[in-house]
Amino acid sequence: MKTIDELLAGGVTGKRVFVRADLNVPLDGATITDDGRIRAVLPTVKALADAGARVVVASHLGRPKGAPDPAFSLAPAAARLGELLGTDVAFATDTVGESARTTVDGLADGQVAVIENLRFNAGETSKDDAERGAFAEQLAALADLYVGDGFGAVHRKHASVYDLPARLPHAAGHLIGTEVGVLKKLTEDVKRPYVVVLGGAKVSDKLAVIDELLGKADRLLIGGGMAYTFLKAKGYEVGISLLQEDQIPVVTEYMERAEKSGVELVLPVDILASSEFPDLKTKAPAEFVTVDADKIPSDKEGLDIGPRTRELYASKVADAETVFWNGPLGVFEHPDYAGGTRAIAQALVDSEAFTVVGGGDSAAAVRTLGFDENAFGHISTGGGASLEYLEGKTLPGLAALED
Ligand SMILES: Nc1ncnc2c1ncn2[C@@H]1O[C@H](COP(=O)(O)OP(=O)(O)OP(=O)(O)O)[C@@H](O)[C@H]1O
Ligand SMILES: O=C(O)[C@H](O)COP(=O)(O)O
Repeated sequence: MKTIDELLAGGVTGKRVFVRADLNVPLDGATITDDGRIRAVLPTVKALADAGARVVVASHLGRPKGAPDPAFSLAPAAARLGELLGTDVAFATDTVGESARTTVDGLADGQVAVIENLRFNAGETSKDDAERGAFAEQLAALADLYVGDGFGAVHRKHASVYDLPARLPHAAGHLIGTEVGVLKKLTEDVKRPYVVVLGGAKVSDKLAVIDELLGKADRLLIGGGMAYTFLKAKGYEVGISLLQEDQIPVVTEYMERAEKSGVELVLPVDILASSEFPDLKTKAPAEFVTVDADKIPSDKEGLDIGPRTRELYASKVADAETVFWNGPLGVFEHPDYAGGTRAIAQALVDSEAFTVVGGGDSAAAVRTLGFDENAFGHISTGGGASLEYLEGKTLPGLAALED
């Protein structure tokens, strides 16, 4: 894989360089609640701009449906990038249209532009190779060189991640270099006990990862939205909790396999459950009950792990040598449901293990709950991406950067 340093050594002055970043940051309206993913791409953007490149930064944000949707505009991220760089950053209000073309044409050497959310175009995420390819052609017209640095999205076979680098001379950015360097350690010579903590809301994406992790980790602690499919598979009532009903047989098989192979698969023993999802805007106090994990009322949903589970999980982390954690353990954006996530973060900080936190929201949770980033071994910008890397899968966005 060619590195950005090699690309820079070849000279980039006056060249239009397309940087595929992951600026998929958490937003409250138009306010960025955690800018970690923007800060993570700064070394690459700065290096290119300082070398006189005309830098075109592109990313997805959220999951819009292949058409413009103001709620998912990258404008706030572009503004924040400008603040962090300490320079004006131009913003194109479309991705491959008139605004993008004139914005990129207007760049002087060393200037930076951000184009609008790539997922406003159906071609970005299309499963159809021709449709993705056609969109990649349009993106390729905006640049001379490509730098892949959106580590959080390298597991997606999307036009800007996979098809575009095939059309332009390409290299891996600094962030991808750092992320792969650290995660490699977890796949090669991992120190044991190796504990993996899994939570979050992208349940269908992440359940599949457990298949591989059962052969790699010594302990798997399950929380967040992930937990309820397991609890249901055990025959418990989960009320209106997040549930992946079609995955119950799969999860049952995981539990059987874990038992046979001596992997500890640990599930919550108590839950905070409520009849309504909390208001994340006003953060008005929530009404919830704390119940045993097998006694979730049928009209309530689980929104955090309970106090006994927090203690149990902390004890399972205490003697670990390596911990990988992806996915908040509850709806941490609301203070009443942040306790489980805070407890796990604290357990990682207290342990002597090499700790890796992965995922946009997980990393955001750690920072917004007031933890010092330096108290963790590594905070990865990739959630699904880092999990799939640990699975040993070939990731489209990394494969595409190979020479
Ligand atoms: N019990 C729950 N019910 C519903 N949502 C939950 C629950 N527990 C956690 N969540 C939500 O999960 C979301 C984060 O999940 P997600 O899987 O996206 O994690 P992530 O760290 O961002 O990883 P990635 O980078 O792959 O997106 C948070 O917004 C949180 O509120
Ligand atoms: O948040 C993430 O994990 C990345 O930005 C990828 O987003 P996606 O899961 O919507 O593809």
